[in-house]
Amino acid sequence: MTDKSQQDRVLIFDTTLRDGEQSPGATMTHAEKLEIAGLLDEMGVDIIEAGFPIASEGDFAAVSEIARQTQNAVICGLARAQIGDIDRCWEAVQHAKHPRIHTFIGTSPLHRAIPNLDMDQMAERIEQTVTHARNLCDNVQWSPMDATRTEEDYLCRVVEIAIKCGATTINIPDTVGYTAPRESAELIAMLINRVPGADQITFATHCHNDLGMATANSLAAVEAGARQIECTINGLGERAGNTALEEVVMALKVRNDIMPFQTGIDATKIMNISRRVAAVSGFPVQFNKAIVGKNAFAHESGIHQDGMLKNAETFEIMRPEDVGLSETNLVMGKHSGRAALRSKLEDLGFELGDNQLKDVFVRFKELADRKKEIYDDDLIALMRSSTDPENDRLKLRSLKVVCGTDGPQQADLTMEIDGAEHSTTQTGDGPVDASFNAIKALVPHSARLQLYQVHAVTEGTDAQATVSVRMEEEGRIVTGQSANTDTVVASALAYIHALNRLLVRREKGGKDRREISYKDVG
Ligand SMILES: CC(=O)SCCNC(=O)CCNC(=O)[C@H](O)C(C)(C)COP(=O)(O)OP(=O)(O)OC[C@H]1O[C@@H](n2cnc3c(N)ncnc32)[C@H](O)[C@@H]1OP(=O)(O)O
Ligand SMILES: CC(C)C(=O)C(=O)O
Ligand SMILES: [Mn+2]
Repeated sequence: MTDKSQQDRVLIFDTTLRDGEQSPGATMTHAEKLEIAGLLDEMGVDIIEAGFPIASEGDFAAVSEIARQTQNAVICGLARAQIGDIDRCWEAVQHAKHPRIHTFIGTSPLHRAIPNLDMDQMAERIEQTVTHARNLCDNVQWSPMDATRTEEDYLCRVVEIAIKCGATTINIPDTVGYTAPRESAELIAMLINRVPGADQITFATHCHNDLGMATANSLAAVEAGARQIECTINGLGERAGNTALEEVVMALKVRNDIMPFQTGIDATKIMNISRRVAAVSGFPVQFNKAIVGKNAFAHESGIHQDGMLKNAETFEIMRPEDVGLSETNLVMGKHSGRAALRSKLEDLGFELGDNQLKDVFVRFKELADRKKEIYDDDLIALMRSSTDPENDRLKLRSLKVVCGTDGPQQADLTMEIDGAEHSTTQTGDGPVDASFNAIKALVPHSARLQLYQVHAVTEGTDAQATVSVRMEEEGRIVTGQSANTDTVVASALAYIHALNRLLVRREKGGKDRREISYKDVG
Protein backbone atom coordinates (compact mmCIF):
# COMPACT_ATOMS: atom_id res chain seq x y z
CA MET A 1 0.00 0.00 0.00
CA THR A 2 1.26 3.52 -0.84
CA ASP A 3 2.41 5.74 2.01
CA LYS A 4 -0.62 8.03 2.56
CA SER A 5 1.45 11.19 2.70
CA GLN A 6 2.72 10.39 -0.80
CA GLN A 7 -0.67 9.66 -2.27
CA ASP A 8 -2.11 11.96 -4.92
CA ARG A 9 -4.48 14.57 -3.62
CA VAL A 10 -7.97 14.70 -5.15
CA LEU A 11 -9.64 18.10 -4.87
CA ILE A 12 -13.25 18.17 -3.73
CA PHE A 13 -15.32 20.76 -5.59
CA ASP A 14 -18.74 21.14 -3.98
CA THR A 15 -21.58 22.49 -6.10
CA THR A 16 -24.48 22.04 -3.66
CA LEU A 17 -25.14 25.77 -3.78
CA ARG A 18 -25.16 25.90 -7.60
CA ASP A 19 -25.99 22.59 -9.30
CA GLY A 20 -27.64 21.29 -6.09
CA GLU A 21 -29.85 24.33 -5.86
CA GLN A 22 -30.95 23.73 -9.47
CA SER A 23 -33.08 20.77 -8.23
CA PRO A 24 -36.66 21.87 -8.70
CA GLY A 25 -37.86 23.12 -5.33
CA ALA A 26 -34.47 23.14 -3.62
CA THR A 27 -34.06 26.90 -3.52
CA MET A 28 -32.26 28.05 -0.39
CA THR A 29 -32.45 31.42 1.31
CA HIS A 30 -29.50 33.77 1.49
CA ALA A 31 -28.88 32.95 5.16
CA GLU A 32 -29.12 29.21 4.49
CA LYS A 33 -26.57 29.46 1.68
CA LEU A 34 -24.14 31.30 3.96
CA GLU A 35 -24.59 28.65 6.63
CA ILE A 36 -24.00 25.76 4.21
CA ALA A 37 -20.96 27.49 2.71
CA GLY A 38 -19.53 27.89 6.23
CA LEU A 39 -20.04 24.18 6.94
CA LEU A 40 -18.47 23.19 3.61
CA ASP A 41 -15.44 25.33 4.36
CA GLU A 42 -15.13 23.86 7.86
CA MET A 43 -15.27 20.29 6.56
CA GLY A 44 -12.35 20.93 4.20
CA VAL A 45 -13.98 21.28 0.77
CA ASP A 46 -11.32 22.67 -1.60
CA ILE A 47 -13.58 24.63 -3.94
CA ILE A 48 -17.12 25.85 -3.28
CA GLU A 49 -19.21 26.69 -6.32
CA ALA A 50 -21.36 29.28 -4.59
CA GLY A 51 -23.82 30.12 -7.37
CA PHE A 52 -24.45 31.56 -10.82
CA PRO A 53 -24.05 35.34 -10.29
CA ILE A 54 -25.78 36.48 -13.51
CA ALA A 55 -28.85 34.37 -12.69
CA SER A 56 -30.37 36.81 -10.19
CA GLU A 57 -29.62 39.57 -7.73
CA GLY A 58 -30.06 36.99 -4.97
CA ASP A 59 -27.46 34.65 -6.47
CA PHE A 60 -25.07 37.55 -6.96
CA ALA A 61 -25.48 38.68 -3.35
CA ALA A 62 -25.01 35.12 -2.02
CA VAL A 63 -21.85 34.49 -4.06
CA SER A 64 -20.43 37.89 -3.05
CA GLU A 65 -21.05 37.35 0.64
CA ILE A 66 -19.80 33.77 0.62
CA ALA A 67 -16.67 35.07 -1.15
CA ARG A 68 -16.17 37.61 1.64
CA GLN A 69 -16.79 35.25 4.55
CA THR A 70 -14.94 32.12 3.43
CA GLN A 71 -11.65 31.45 5.16
CA ASN A 72 -10.05 28.59 3.29
CA ALA A 73 -11.86 27.28 0.24
CA VAL A 74 -11.59 28.65 -3.28
CA ILE A 75 -14.86 30.43 -4.14
CA CYS A 76 -16.13 29.81 -7.61
CA GLY A 77 -19.00 31.30 -9.59
CA LEU A 78 -20.53 29.95 -12.80
CA ALA A 79 -20.78 31.94 -16.03
CA ARG A 80 -21.98 31.15 -19.54
CA ALA A 81 -19.65 31.78 -22.48
CA GLN A 82 -20.73 35.40 -22.51
CA ILE A 83 -18.70 38.44 -21.56
CA GLY A 84 -21.51 39.88 -19.41
CA ASP A 85 -21.82 36.65 -17.40
CA ILE A 86 -18.07 36.47 -16.82
CA ASP A 87 -17.84 40.10 -15.70
CA ARG A 88 -20.74 39.64 -13.29
CA CYS A 89 -19.17 36.46 -11.95
CA TRP A 90 -15.87 38.22 -11.34
CA GLU A 91 -17.66 41.11 -9.61
CA ALA A 92 -19.01 38.57 -7.10
CA VAL A 93 -16.05 36.24 -6.57
CA GLN A 94 -13.28 38.87 -6.59
CA HIS A 95 -13.89 39.46 -2.86
CA ALA A 96 -12.69 35.94 -2.05
CA LYS A 97 -9.22 35.15 -0.73
CA HIS A 98 -9.09 32.56 -3.50
CA PRO A 99 -11.49 33.39 -6.35
CA ARG A 100 -12.28 31.23 -9.39
CA ILE A 101 -14.34 31.88 -12.53
CA HIS A 102 -16.02 28.81 -14.03
CA THR A 103 -17.23 29.31 -17.58
CA PHE A 104 -18.88 26.73 -19.80
CA ILE A 105 -20.56 26.05 -23.13
CA GLY A 106 -22.32 22.99 -24.54
CA THR A 107 -19.98 21.36 -27.09
CA SER A 108 -21.93 18.28 -28.21
CA PRO A 109 -23.82 18.42 -31.52
CA LEU A 110 -27.12 18.78 -29.67
CA HIS A 111 -25.84 21.70 -27.64
CA ARG A 112 -23.99 23.41 -30.48
CA ALA A 113 -27.33 23.63 -32.25
CA ILE A 114 -28.91 25.70 -29.49
CA PRO A 115 -26.94 28.92 -30.01
CA ASN A 116 -26.65 27.83 -33.67
CA LEU A 117 -22.84 27.96 -33.75
CA ASP A 118 -20.79 25.74 -36.04
CA MET A 119 -17.63 24.08 -34.76
CA ASP A 120 -15.36 26.96 -35.78
CA GLN A 121 -17.64 29.65 -34.42
CA MET A 122 -17.91 27.84 -31.12
CA ALA A 123 -14.13 27.40 -30.94
CA GLU A 124 -13.78 31.12 -31.47
CA ARG A 125 -16.32 31.87 -28.70
CA ILE A 126 -14.38 29.62 -26.32
CA GLU A 127 -11.13 31.37 -27.17
CA GLN A 128 -12.65 34.82 -26.52
CA THR A 129 -14.42 33.98 -23.30
CA VAL A 130 -11.69 31.92 -21.63
CA THR A 131 -9.17 34.64 -22.51
CA HIS A 132 -11.48 37.26 -21.04
CA ALA A 133 -11.95 35.25 -17.84
CA ARG A 134 -8.20 34.70 -17.51
CA ASN A 135 -7.54 38.40 -17.89
CA LEU A 136 -9.71 38.97 -14.84
CA CYS A 137 -8.71 36.02 -12.66
CA ASP A 138 -5.73 33.69 -12.63
CA ASN A 139 -7.87 30.74 -11.55
CA VAL A 140 -10.19 29.79 -14.42
CA GLN A 141 -12.18 26.61 -14.88
CA TRP A 142 -13.66 25.74 -18.24
CA SER A 143 -16.30 23.09 -18.97
CA PRO A 144 -17.43 21.64 -22.28
CA MET A 145 -21.00 20.89 -21.20
CA ASP A 146 -22.22 17.46 -22.42
CA ALA A 147 -18.60 16.43 -22.96
CA THR A 148 -19.49 12.74 -22.85
CA ARG A 149 -21.65 13.16 -25.98
CA THR A 150 -19.15 15.40 -27.81
CA GLU A 151 -17.09 14.05 -30.73
CA GLU A 152 -13.64 13.09 -29.39
CA ASP A 153 -11.68 15.07 -31.96
CA TYR A 154 -13.72 18.19 -31.36
CA LEU A 155 -13.45 17.75 -27.61
CA CYS A 156 -9.65 17.55 -27.88
CA ARG A 157 -9.64 20.65 -30.08
CA VAL A 158 -11.69 22.82 -27.69
CA VAL A 159 -9.94 21.57 -24.55
CA GLU A 160 -6.62 22.50 -26.17
CA ILE A 161 -7.94 26.00 -26.97
CA ALA A 162 -9.15 26.49 -23.38
CA ILE A 163 -5.78 25.42 -21.99
CA LYS A 164 -3.91 27.72 -24.39
CA CYS A 165 -6.17 30.63 -23.35
CA GLY A 166 -5.28 30.11 -19.71
CA ALA A 167 -7.82 27.71 -18.17
CA THR A 168 -6.22 26.12 -15.12
CA THR A 169 -8.89 23.45 -14.60
CA ILE A 170 -10.70 21.58 -17.35
CA ASN A 171 -13.90 19.99 -16.13
CA ILE A 172 -15.40 17.15 -18.12
CA PRO A 173 -19.14 17.04 -17.42
CA ASP A 174 -21.35 14.05 -17.97
CA THR A 175 -24.24 16.49 -18.04
CA VAL A 176 -27.01 13.97 -18.64
CA GLY A 177 -25.62 11.03 -16.64
CA TYR A 178 -25.05 9.01 -19.80
CA THR A 179 -21.56 7.63 -19.41
CA ALA A 180 -20.46 4.39 -17.72
CA PRO A 181 -17.36 3.80 -15.57
CA ARG A 182 -15.01 2.36 -18.19
CA GLU A 183 -15.98 5.02 -20.70
CA SER A 184 -15.55 7.75 -18.09
CA ALA A 185 -12.01 6.56 -17.40
CA GLU A 186 -11.17 6.19 -21.10
CA LEU A 187 -12.33 9.73 -21.86
CA ILE A 188 -10.05 11.29 -19.24
CA ALA A 189 -7.13 9.08 -20.26
CA MET A 190 -7.68 9.99 -23.91
CA LEU A 191 -7.64 13.73 -23.14
CA ILE A 192 -4.52 13.44 -21.00
CA ASN A 193 -2.75 11.53 -23.76
CA ARG A 194 -3.85 13.56 -26.74
CA VAL A 195 -4.23 17.20 -25.72
CA PRO A 196 -1.05 19.28 -25.74
CA GLY A 197 -0.65 21.06 -22.39
CA ALA A 198 -2.91 18.58 -20.56
CA ASP A 199 -0.12 17.91 -18.07
CA GLN A 200 -0.15 21.59 -17.03
CA ILE A 201 -3.74 21.69 -15.80
CA THR A 202 -6.09 19.79 -13.49
CA PHE A 203 -8.79 17.62 -15.00
CA ALA A 204 -12.09 17.51 -13.14
CA THR A 205 -14.99 15.08 -13.37
CA HIS A 206 -18.61 16.25 -13.02
CA CYS A 207 -21.15 13.44 -13.12
CA HIS A 208 -24.92 13.19 -12.90
CA ASN A 209 -26.78 10.21 -11.55
CA ASP A 210 -29.46 9.55 -14.17
CA LEU A 211 -28.40 5.89 -14.44
CA GLY A 212 -27.19 5.61 -10.84
CA MET A 213 -23.53 5.61 -11.91
CA ALA A 214 -22.35 9.08 -10.83
CA THR A 215 -20.12 7.88 -8.00
CA ALA A 216 -18.65 5.00 -10.02
CA ASN A 217 -18.03 7.28 -13.00
CA SER A 218 -16.32 9.91 -10.84
CA LEU A 219 -14.02 7.36 -9.21
CA ALA A 220 -13.19 5.80 -12.58
CA ALA A 221 -12.23 9.26 -13.86
CA VAL A 222 -9.94 9.75 -10.87
CA GLU A 223 -8.24 6.43 -11.50
CA ALA A 224 -7.60 7.61 -15.06
CA GLY A 225 -6.03 10.89 -13.96
CA ALA A 226 -8.76 13.39 -12.97
CA ARG A 227 -7.77 15.17 -9.76
CA GLN A 228 -10.92 17.13 -8.97
CA ILE A 229 -14.33 15.62 -8.24
CA GLU A 230 -17.40 17.82 -8.56
CA CYS A 231 -20.15 16.75 -6.21
CA THR A 232 -22.94 17.81 -3.87
CA ILE A 233 -24.03 16.94 -0.36
CA ASN A 234 -26.62 14.13 -0.40
CA GLY A 235 -26.18 13.98 -4.19
CA LEU A 236 -28.58 16.91 -4.51
CA GLY A 237 -28.85 18.23 -8.05
CA GLU A 238 -30.66 18.42 -11.37
CA ARG A 239 -32.97 15.45 -12.11
CA ALA A 240 -31.46 12.37 -10.38
CA GLY A 241 -28.76 14.54 -8.85
CA ASN A 242 -24.99 14.92 -8.91
CA THR A 243 -22.25 12.70 -7.55
CA ALA A 244 -22.70 12.58 -3.76
CA LEU A 245 -19.77 14.11 -1.88
CA GLU A 246 -20.14 11.70 1.03
CA GLU A 247 -19.98 8.69 -1.27
CA VAL A 248 -16.79 9.59 -3.13
CA VAL A 249 -15.05 10.75 0.03
CA MET A 250 -15.87 7.59 1.97
CA ALA A 251 -15.15 5.33 -1.02
CA LEU A 252 -11.67 6.84 -1.26
CA LYS A 253 -11.17 6.36 2.47
CA VAL A 254 -12.61 2.88 2.89
CA ARG A 255 -11.09 1.49 -0.33
CA ASN A 256 -7.84 3.42 -0.12
CA ASP A 257 -6.12 0.06 -0.63
CA ILE A 258 -7.20 -0.01 -4.28
CA MET A 259 -7.81 3.73 -4.83
CA PRO A 260 -4.81 5.35 -3.16
CA PHE A 261 -5.91 9.00 -3.18
CA GLN A 262 -6.36 11.52 -0.41
CA THR A 263 -8.96 14.25 0.02
CA GLY A 264 -8.83 17.08 2.53
CA ILE A 265 -12.31 16.33 3.90
CA ASP A 266 -12.97 15.84 7.61
CA ALA A 267 -15.47 13.02 7.16
CA THR A 268 -16.74 13.29 10.72
CA LYS A 269 -18.57 16.44 9.61
CA ILE A 270 -20.57 14.56 6.97
CA MET A 271 -23.70 13.70 8.97
CA ASN A 272 -24.22 17.18 10.29
CA ILE A 273 -23.96 18.90 6.93
CA SER A 274 -26.09 16.21 5.31
CA ARG A 275 -28.87 16.91 7.81
CA ARG A 276 -28.58 20.66 7.35
CA VAL A 277 -28.71 20.40 3.56
CA ALA A 278 -31.72 18.09 3.78
CA ALA A 279 -33.45 20.55 6.10
CA VAL A 280 -32.76 23.75 4.19
CA SER A 281 -33.32 22.30 0.71
CA GLY A 282 -36.46 20.46 1.78
CA PHE A 283 -35.11 17.28 0.12
CA PRO A 284 -35.15 14.50 2.72
CA VAL A 285 -32.48 11.82 2.40
CA GLN A 286 -33.82 8.43 1.34
CA PHE A 287 -33.61 5.90 4.19
CA ASN A 288 -31.28 3.54 2.38
CA LYS A 289 -28.99 6.22 0.90
CA ALA A 290 -25.32 5.22 1.14
CA ILE A 291 -23.43 6.81 4.05
CA VAL A 292 -26.08 9.33 5.20
CA GLY A 293 -29.37 7.41 5.00
CA LYS A 294 -31.21 6.69 8.24
CA ASN A 295 -30.59 2.96 7.70
CA ALA A 296 -26.96 3.20 6.55
CA PHE A 297 -25.77 2.10 9.99
CA ALA A 298 -28.95 0.42 11.23
CA HIS A 299 -29.36 -3.32 11.65
CA GLU A 300 -32.63 -5.09 12.26
CA SER A 301 -32.12 -8.74 11.43
CA GLY A 302 -31.04 -11.06 14.20
CA ILE A 303 -28.06 -12.60 12.46
CA HIS A 304 -26.67 -9.17 11.62
CA GLN A 305 -27.35 -7.83 15.10
CA ASP A 306 -25.68 -10.84 16.71
CA GLY A 307 -22.66 -10.36 14.44
CA MET A 308 -22.53 -6.63 15.17
CA LEU A 309 -22.56 -7.24 18.91
CA LYS A 310 -19.70 -9.74 18.61
CA ASN A 311 -17.62 -7.79 16.10
CA ALA A 312 -18.93 -4.72 14.28
CA GLU A 313 -16.70 -5.44 11.29
CA THR A 314 -18.90 -8.41 10.41
CA PHE A 315 -21.54 -6.16 8.93
CA GLU A 316 -20.03 -2.68 8.79
CA ILE A 317 -17.23 -1.56 6.49
CA MET A 318 -16.90 1.79 8.24
CA ARG A 319 -17.67 2.98 11.71
CA PRO A 320 -20.62 5.32 12.23
CA GLU A 321 -18.35 7.71 14.10
CA ASP A 322 -16.18 7.98 10.94
CA VAL A 323 -19.00 10.01 9.37
CA GLY A 324 -20.05 11.79 12.53
CA LEU A 325 -22.76 9.48 13.82
CA SER A 326 -22.56 8.64 17.48
CA GLU A 327 -23.34 4.94 17.26
CA THR A 328 -24.69 2.03 15.29
CA ASN A 329 -28.42 1.72 15.57
CA LEU A 330 -29.81 -1.71 16.42
CA VAL A 331 -33.42 -1.35 15.33
CA MET A 332 -35.70 -3.74 17.13
CA GLY A 333 -38.25 -5.41 14.91
CA LYS A 334 -39.60 -8.76 13.75
CA HIS A 335 -36.22 -9.83 12.36
CA SER A 336 -34.31 -9.27 15.58
CA GLY A 337 -32.88 -12.08 17.61
CA ARG A 338 -32.18 -12.80 21.29
CA ALA A 339 -28.68 -11.30 21.30
CA ALA A 340 -29.91 -7.89 20.19
CA LEU A 341 -32.91 -8.01 22.50
CA ARG A 342 -30.71 -8.79 25.49
CA SER A 343 -28.30 -5.99 24.56
CA LYS A 344 -31.10 -3.46 24.03
CA LEU A 345 -32.74 -4.39 27.34
CA GLU A 346 -29.41 -4.05 29.10
CA ASP A 347 -29.09 -0.55 27.65
CA LEU A 348 -32.52 0.21 29.10
CA GLY A 349 -31.47 -1.04 32.48
CA PHE A 350 -32.86 -4.60 32.53
CA GLU A 351 -30.55 -7.51 33.27
CA LEU A 352 -32.20 -10.79 32.42
CA GLY A 353 -31.50 -14.40 33.23
CA ASP A 354 -31.65 -16.90 30.34
CA ASN A 355 -35.13 -18.20 31.22
CA GLN A 356 -36.53 -14.76 31.51
CA LEU A 357 -35.02 -13.76 28.16
CA LYS A 358 -36.70 -16.77 26.54
CA ASP A 359 -40.09 -15.69 27.88
CA VAL A 360 -39.68 -12.03 26.96
CA PHE A 361 -38.39 -12.99 23.51
CA VAL A 362 -41.58 -14.92 22.69
CA ARG A 363 -43.72 -11.95 23.63
CA PHE A 364 -41.38 -9.55 21.87
CA LYS A 365 -41.82 -11.51 18.61
CA GLU A 366 -45.62 -11.46 19.04
CA LEU A 367 -45.50 -7.72 19.45
CA ALA A 368 -43.10 -7.30 16.51
CA ASP A 369 -45.53 -9.19 14.27
CA ARG A 370 -48.12 -6.55 15.05
CA LYS A 371 -45.92 -3.48 15.09
CA LYS A 372 -43.37 -2.32 12.48
CA GLU A 373 -40.82 -0.83 14.82
CA ILE A 374 -40.41 -1.51 18.49
CA TYR A 375 -39.43 1.56 20.47
CA ASP A 376 -37.67 1.63 23.82
CA ASP A 377 -40.98 2.41 25.50
CA ASP A 378 -42.54 -0.71 23.98
CA LEU A 379 -39.76 -2.78 25.46
CA ILE A 380 -40.14 -1.15 28.85
CA ALA A 381 -43.87 -1.84 28.75
CA LEU A 382 -43.16 -5.40 27.67
CA MET A 383 -40.78 -5.89 30.58
CA ARG A 384 -43.24 -4.41 33.00
CA SER A 385 -46.10 -6.57 31.79
CA SER A 386 -43.91 -9.64 32.16
CA THR A 387 -43.43 -8.90 35.85
CA ASP A 388 -46.48 -6.88 36.80
CA PRO A 389 -49.93 -7.98 35.69
CA GLU A 390 -51.50 -4.61 36.52
CA ASN A 391 -49.72 -2.62 33.86
CA ASP A 392 -52.78 -0.82 32.46
CA ARG A 393 -53.87 1.20 35.43
CA LEU A 394 -55.77 3.62 33.22
CA LYS A 395 -58.40 2.35 30.77
CA LEU A 396 -60.85 4.13 28.50
CA ARG A 397 -64.39 2.98 29.15
CA SER A 398 -66.41 5.38 26.98
CA LEU A 399 -66.05 8.65 25.15
CA LYS A 400 -68.80 10.72 23.61
CA VAL A 401 -67.93 13.99 21.90
CA VAL A 402 -70.22 16.78 20.79
CA CYS A 403 -68.59 18.79 18.05
CA GLY A 404 -69.45 20.89 15.02
CA THR A 405 -69.52 24.52 13.97
CA ASP A 406 -70.88 25.85 17.27
CA GLY A 407 -68.17 25.46 19.90
CA PRO A 408 -66.96 24.91 22.47
CA GLN A 409 -66.75 21.19 21.82
CA GLN A 410 -67.62 18.89 24.70
CA ALA A 411 -66.34 15.46 25.76
CA ASP A 412 -68.14 13.05 28.13
CA LEU A 413 -65.50 10.61 29.33
CA THR A 414 -65.54 7.57 31.56
CA MET A 415 -62.27 5.92 32.57
CA GLU A 416 -61.35 3.01 34.79
CA ILE A 417 -58.57 4.08 37.12
CA ASP A 418 -57.00 1.33 39.23
CA GLY A 419 -60.21 -0.69 38.85
CA ALA A 420 -62.71 2.06 39.74
CA GLU A 421 -64.85 3.97 37.23
CA HIS A 422 -64.75 7.76 37.09
CA SER A 423 -66.60 10.14 34.74
CA THR A 424 -66.33 13.78 33.75
CA THR A 425 -67.56 16.26 31.15
CA GLN A 426 -65.13 18.87 29.85
CA THR A 427 -65.01 21.34 26.98
CA GLY A 428 -62.12 22.41 24.74
CA ASP A 429 -61.04 24.03 21.54
CA GLY A 430 -62.01 21.15 19.27
CA PRO A 431 -62.97 17.54 20.06
CA VAL A 432 -59.41 16.33 20.72
CA ASP A 433 -58.68 19.21 23.09
CA ALA A 434 -61.97 18.57 24.93
CA SER A 435 -61.12 14.85 25.27
CA PHE A 436 -57.59 15.58 26.49
CA ASN A 437 -58.99 18.06 29.02
CA ALA A 438 -61.35 15.37 30.27
CA ILE A 439 -58.48 12.89 30.69
CA LYS A 440 -56.46 15.54 32.53
CA ALA A 441 -59.41 16.21 34.82
CA LEU A 442 -59.59 12.53 35.81
CA VAL A 443 -55.83 11.93 35.90
CA PRO A 444 -54.19 15.20 36.97
CA HIS A 445 -50.53 15.39 35.92
CA SER A 446 -47.88 17.93 35.06
CA ALA A 447 -46.60 16.19 31.93
CA ARG A 448 -46.33 18.46 28.91
CA LEU A 449 -47.59 17.31 25.54
CA GLN A 450 -44.59 17.66 23.20
CA LEU A 451 -45.99 16.09 20.08
CA TYR A 452 -49.38 15.11 18.70
CA GLN A 453 -49.44 13.51 15.27
CA VAL A 454 -52.20 11.90 13.24
CA HIS A 455 -51.60 9.70 10.20
CA ALA A 456 -54.10 7.89 8.02
CA VAL A 457 -52.94 4.32 7.51
CA THR A 458 -55.19 3.58 4.56
CA GLU A 459 -57.05 5.69 2.04
CA GLY A 460 -60.70 6.71 2.18
CA THR A 461 -62.96 8.27 4.76
CA ASP A 462 -63.03 5.01 6.77
CA ALA A 463 -59.23 5.01 7.08
CA GLN A 464 -57.62 3.94 10.33
CA ALA A 465 -56.12 6.97 11.99
CA THR A 466 -52.94 6.28 13.90
CA VAL A 467 -52.17 8.81 16.56
CA SER A 468 -48.83 9.31 18.27
CA VAL A 469 -48.29 11.50 21.28
CA ARG A 470 -45.10 12.31 23.12
CA MET A 471 -45.11 13.72 26.64
CA GLU A 472 -42.43 14.92 28.97
CA GLU A 473 -42.39 15.06 32.75
CA GLU A 474 -39.25 15.93 34.69
CA GLY A 475 -36.99 14.67 31.93
CA ARG A 476 -38.94 11.44 31.41
CA ILE A 477 -40.15 11.20 27.85
CA VAL A 478 -42.92 8.76 27.04
CA THR A 479 -44.80 8.09 23.86
CA GLY A 480 -48.21 6.61 23.24
CA GLN A 481 -49.74 5.26 20.07
CA SER A 482 -53.14 4.07 19.04
CA ALA A 483 -55.14 3.35 15.91
CA ASN A 484 -58.86 3.66 15.37
CA THR A 485 -61.22 4.62 12.58
CA ASP A 486 -62.41 7.41 14.90
CA THR A 487 -59.59 9.97 15.14
CA VAL A 488 -60.80 11.37 18.45
CA VAL A 489 -60.98 7.92 20.06
CA ALA A 490 -57.50 7.09 18.67
CA SER A 491 -56.24 10.35 20.17
CA ALA A 492 -57.69 9.64 23.61
CA LEU A 493 -56.34 6.08 23.57
CA ALA A 494 -52.87 7.29 22.55
CA TYR A 495 -52.92 9.84 25.37
CA ILE A 496 -53.99 7.22 27.92
CA HIS A 497 -51.36 4.83 26.57
CA ALA A 498 -48.67 7.46 27.17
CA LEU A 499 -50.03 8.20 30.65
CA ASN A 500 -49.89 4.49 31.55
CA ARG A 501 -46.25 4.47 30.47
CA LEU A 502 -45.60 7.58 32.49
CA LEU A 503 -46.95 5.89 35.60
CA VAL A 504 -44.62 2.97 34.94
CA ARG A 505 -41.68 5.28 34.45
CA ARG A 506 -42.47 7.15 37.66
CA GLU A 507 -42.58 3.87 39.57
CA LYS A 508 -39.39 2.67 37.97
CA GLY A 509 -37.60 5.82 39.05
CA GLY A 510 -36.06 3.81 41.89
CA LYS A 511 -34.81 0.23 42.03
CA ASP A 512 -37.23 -2.40 40.87
CA ARG A 513 -38.43 -4.67 43.60
CA ARG A 514 -38.86 -7.69 41.41
CA GLU A 515 -36.54 -10.25 39.92
CA ILE A 516 -35.43 -7.89 37.21
CA SER A 517 -32.85 -5.43 38.34
CA TYR A 518 -33.61 -2.08 36.79
CA LYS A 519 -30.75 0.38 36.52
CA ASP A 520 -31.98 3.85 35.61
CA VAL A 521 -34.46 4.66 32.95
CA GLY A 522 -35.84 7.82 34.55
C1 LIG B 1 -25.92 21.89 -17.11
C2 LIG B 1 -26.11 23.08 -16.29
O1 LIG B 1 -26.27 22.95 -15.13
S1 LIG B 1 -26.04 24.58 -17.02
C3 LIG B 1 -26.50 25.72 -15.78
C4 LIG B 1 -27.99 25.76 -15.69
N1 LIG B 1 -28.38 26.69 -14.68
C5 LIG B 1 -29.25 27.65 -14.92
O2 LIG B 1 -29.68 27.85 -16.04
C6 LIG B 1 -29.70 28.46 -13.73
C7 LIG B 1 -29.59 29.95 -13.95
N2 LIG B 1 -30.14 30.40 -15.18
C8 LIG B 1 -30.87 31.56 -15.30
O3 LIG B 1 -31.17 32.22 -14.32
C9 LIG B 1 -31.23 32.03 -16.65
O4 LIG B 1 -31.28 30.93 -17.55
C10 LIG B 1 -30.19 33.06 -17.15
C11 LIG B 1 -30.31 34.32 -16.30
C12 LIG B 1 -28.78 32.53 -17.07
C13 LIG B 1 -30.47 33.43 -18.61
O5 LIG B 1 -31.81 33.83 -18.72
P1 LIG B 1 -32.39 34.32 -20.16
O6 LIG B 1 -31.51 35.40 -20.69
O7 LIG B 1 -33.81 34.66 -19.95
O8 LIG B 1 -32.21 33.08 -21.12
P2 LIG B 1 -32.90 31.65 -21.09
O9 LIG B 1 -32.70 31.02 -19.78
O10 LIG B 1 -34.32 31.74 -21.57
O11 LIG B 1 -32.09 30.87 -22.19
C14 LIG B 1 -30.71 30.62 -22.05
C15 LIG B 1 -29.90 31.45 -23.03
O12 LIG B 1 -28.52 31.25 -22.71
C16 LIG B 1 -27.85 30.68 -23.85
N3 LIG B 1 -26.85 29.79 -23.30
C17 LIG B 1 -27.05 28.67 -22.59
N4 LIG B 1 -25.89 28.17 -22.19
C18 LIG B 1 -24.95 28.99 -22.63
C19 LIG B 1 -23.56 29.00 -22.51
N5 LIG B 1 -22.93 28.06 -21.82
N6 LIG B 1 -22.86 29.98 -23.06
C20 LIG B 1 -23.50 30.96 -23.76
N7 LIG B 1 -24.84 31.01 -23.91
C21 LIG B 1 -25.54 30.03 -23.35
C22 LIG B 1 -28.93 30.01 -24.64
O13 LIG B 1 -28.54 29.84 -25.98
C23 LIG B 1 -30.08 31.02 -24.47
O14 LIG B 1 -29.77 32.10 -25.29
P3 LIG B 1 -30.92 32.96 -26.06
O15 LIG B 1 -31.70 33.65 -24.99
O16 LIG B 1 -30.13 33.90 -26.90
O17 LIG B 1 -31.71 31.98 -26.83
C1 LIG C 1 -22.31 23.75 -15.89
C2 LIG C 1 -21.90 22.36 -16.07
C3 LIG C 1 -20.55 22.10 -15.48
C4 LIG C 1 -22.86 21.38 -15.50
O1 LIG C 1 -23.37 21.53 -14.39
C5 LIG C 1 -23.11 20.17 -16.25
O2 LIG C 1 -22.68 20.10 -17.42
O3 LIG C 1 -23.77 19.27 -15.72
MN1 LIG D 1 -24.20 19.61 -13.60
